[in-house]
Amino acid sequence: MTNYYYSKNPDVVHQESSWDFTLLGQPMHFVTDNGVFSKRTVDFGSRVLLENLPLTTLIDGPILDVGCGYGPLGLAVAKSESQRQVDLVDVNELALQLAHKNAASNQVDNVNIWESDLYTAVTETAYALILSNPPIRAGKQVVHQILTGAKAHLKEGGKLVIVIQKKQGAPSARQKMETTFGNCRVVAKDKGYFVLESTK
Ligand SMILES: C[S@@+](CC[C@H](N)C(=O)[O-])C[C@H]1O[C@@H](n2cnc3c(N)ncnc32)[C@H](O)[C@@H]1O
Repeated sequence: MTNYYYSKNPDVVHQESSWDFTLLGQPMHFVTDNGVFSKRTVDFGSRVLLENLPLTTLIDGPILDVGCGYGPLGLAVAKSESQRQVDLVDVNELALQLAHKNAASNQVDNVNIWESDLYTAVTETAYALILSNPPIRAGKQVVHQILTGAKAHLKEGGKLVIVIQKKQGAPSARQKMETTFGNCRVVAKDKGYFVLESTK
């Protein structure tokens, strides 16, 4: 077993901590632990992604957060879009347990949270939005599979929106999204983080 945040079962000494953070204008409370990504605060890239999601112009349909971690992205979106179904998947079981706890403590009940390696356990093919702060440390191949795999799970007009640092592969991610969808827009750039959006 490894203790990398992207493994199925991180071998860690547990040390839960909890803290508050405002996302999409909503005060939220999170429990995190050793062995999950960005356990001390909401990752800067995740904040930039949330601030640049096309929520006001989004077509009807459910939303998917791929690589949800302890849940900051999917849960913040679900709280804000309370009439939509929001699905959260990750490969890390500890992260999924925390995401369940965080859904309950933030009174978010329009979510489904389950284990999936990439899209292998995702059957929905009509998402309006797929979002991800992808797992750079899992390797470029995994990141690119998140990008290319999204297309089959989006409805026409649906969007894939990701955040990625320039130095961690934004240019090649942009190219991959461009070739997969025939379009890719840089929605925001902030301190080296790029928010990239493709429309099916
Ligand atoms: C950069 S973290 C983002 C976590 C969370 N969304 C956030 O904003 O804090 C990427 C996440 O992808 C997950 N991940 C890694 N490989 C994966 C895979 N093959 N399928 C699904 N999720 C994966 C990791 O466990 C990790 O939680």
